Amino acid sequence: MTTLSPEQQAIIDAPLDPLSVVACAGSGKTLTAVRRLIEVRKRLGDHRGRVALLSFSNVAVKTFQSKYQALAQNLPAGIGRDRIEIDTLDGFITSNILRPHAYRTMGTTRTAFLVMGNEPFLKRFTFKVSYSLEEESHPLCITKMHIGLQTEDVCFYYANNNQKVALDTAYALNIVNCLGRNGAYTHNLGRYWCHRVLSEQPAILRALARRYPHILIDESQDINTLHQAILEQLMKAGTKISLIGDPSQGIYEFAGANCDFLTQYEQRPAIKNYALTRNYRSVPSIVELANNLSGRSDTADRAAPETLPGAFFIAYKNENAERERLVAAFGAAVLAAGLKRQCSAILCRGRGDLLNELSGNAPIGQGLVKGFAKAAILRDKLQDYLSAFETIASCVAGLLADPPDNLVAMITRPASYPEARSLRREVWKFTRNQDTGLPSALLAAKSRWHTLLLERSRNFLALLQDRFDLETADNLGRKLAKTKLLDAPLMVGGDLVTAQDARIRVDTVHQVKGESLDAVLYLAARKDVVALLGGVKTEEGRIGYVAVTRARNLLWLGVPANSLEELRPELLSRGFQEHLLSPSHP
Ligand SMILES: Nc1ncnc2c1ncn2[C@@H]1O[C@H](COP(=O)(O)OP(=O)(O)OP(=O)(O)O)[C@@H](O)[C@H]1O
Repeated sequence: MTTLSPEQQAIIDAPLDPLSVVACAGSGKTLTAVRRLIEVRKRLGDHRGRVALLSFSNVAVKTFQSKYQALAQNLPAGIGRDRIEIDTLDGFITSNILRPHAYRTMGTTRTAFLVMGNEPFLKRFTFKVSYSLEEESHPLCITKMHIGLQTEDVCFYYANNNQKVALDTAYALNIVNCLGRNGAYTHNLGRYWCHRVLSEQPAILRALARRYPHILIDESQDINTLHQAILEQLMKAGTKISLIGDPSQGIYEFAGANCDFLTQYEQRPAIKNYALTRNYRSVPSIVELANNLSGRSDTADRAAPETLPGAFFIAYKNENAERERLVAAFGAAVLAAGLKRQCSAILCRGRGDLLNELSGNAPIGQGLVKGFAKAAILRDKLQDYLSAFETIASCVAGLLADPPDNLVAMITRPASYPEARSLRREVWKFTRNQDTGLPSALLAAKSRWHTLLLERSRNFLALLQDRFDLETADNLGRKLAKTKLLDAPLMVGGDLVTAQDARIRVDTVHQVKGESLDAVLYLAARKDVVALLGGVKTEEGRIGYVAVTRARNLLWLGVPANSLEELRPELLSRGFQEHLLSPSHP
């Protein structure tokens, strides 16, 4: 069993007050938060209240749940084991506020339902962005509307390529309220409705605070302004909220999460302050580099291993052949250091061409075909049947002429719509069965996969019309065009790849947040390296910091060759070593 550090133990044993825990990368926030959850619930004894541990991604929630299950096995009976909840913050507000109570505030009689963007009725709910007096965007789907808080007032905006354009509040509210009267909300608007429910239905707020006397929030640097407003409402009503996070890893500023809540929380009078400063993940040279970048002085728990560990920069020319050589050299270095390729990753800054090229994932289709392709990959590569099913439900809605507005919710929410059971079963059959439903992701996408998709979608839509009176949309051929499909399969056969020559995973930095990786190659552009060296005060700098701190043993920073002379001195002074890519390397 893991021996807890005094810092970790102090957090677990802290009084039942709201806490602020500012923690460094790799400091064991997961273990500490789960142990604190168990301890708080234990100390509540017979109190009927529930304790919630909330985070931001489904991956984090799964990790917490499995850690909790492992620890809960040894717990004595009768300490409120069933009165804990582990969820995402959005999942928590959806099940406790939106679904049961939002319809009253929205002015509808139906249970609020989430729309994904493919629902045909959303054509009535578009908005336009005015870039200037003369220039206006084409109509955009309401799912693209963002919402935030500015000095206590809601504001609506559109964000694209780091550009944020404010919308007129009255104009946006009119569309949002109309959508609300249909019972519908988008992912972003869900938080707006929660906030309004808690303001306009104070009895619900009081009941919620009684039901959840304690809430712990992990990754608190990702709390956005509307999340914060909802949490402030709960706090005022009596819930004790503890925040755990690392401000240096705040990389969702573009989505309204600016870290202020976490960094300023410790100054509030009722808050008890704690810290985690021991990094259990990375070797000392990587912790030292992370300290240099963030201005922190955390301690490495690990000793340096015997095989060559550490942080290196390597120049590369941004051309196909040269990148391939770099990737091959990285793979060889991973093996030479006795590390696992399956536990390593090549990281890119964003979801651009570079990521597609390196991962072999050429753009896959467009519109609804892209959705079906994504579902095939979810099912066949990741074995994530539930997400594949939900994606298909949304695509199918887009293929119907005039489906009920809440069709996707009817299919995907069995508890709310028991009457839609047989429809749900048919969508499940289409999802599961590679021979009669969604074709296998191993088939050539543009030819065989697409032909079968067309044929089977037609059959499936005929069945929906026949049995459920759901009419097919007109221009099916156009909706299911093969644009942007390649003739390669959507995925490579998993069993063809052995552990030895397994491709190293290629991903974005955002995608690996929260993970520990044996080795990391961060393929940076010049601006990414400059931002990384500039420290964690900017979002771009924090993205670099997250990339660096994922690495357990080996970190390679790929630096564009034409910027090497300029960047070398600072890279060396920050703690990187130079590694030369041998010209003769395969
Ligand atoms: N007391 C401990 N002794 C030894 N190892 C520990 C201890 N606490 C945590 N660890 C290990 O440290 C590693 C990093 O922990 P974890 O993933 O929870 O970090 P984190 O704080 O969430 O980091 P990040 O914010 O960078 O994602 C894990 O492998 C975990 O098992």
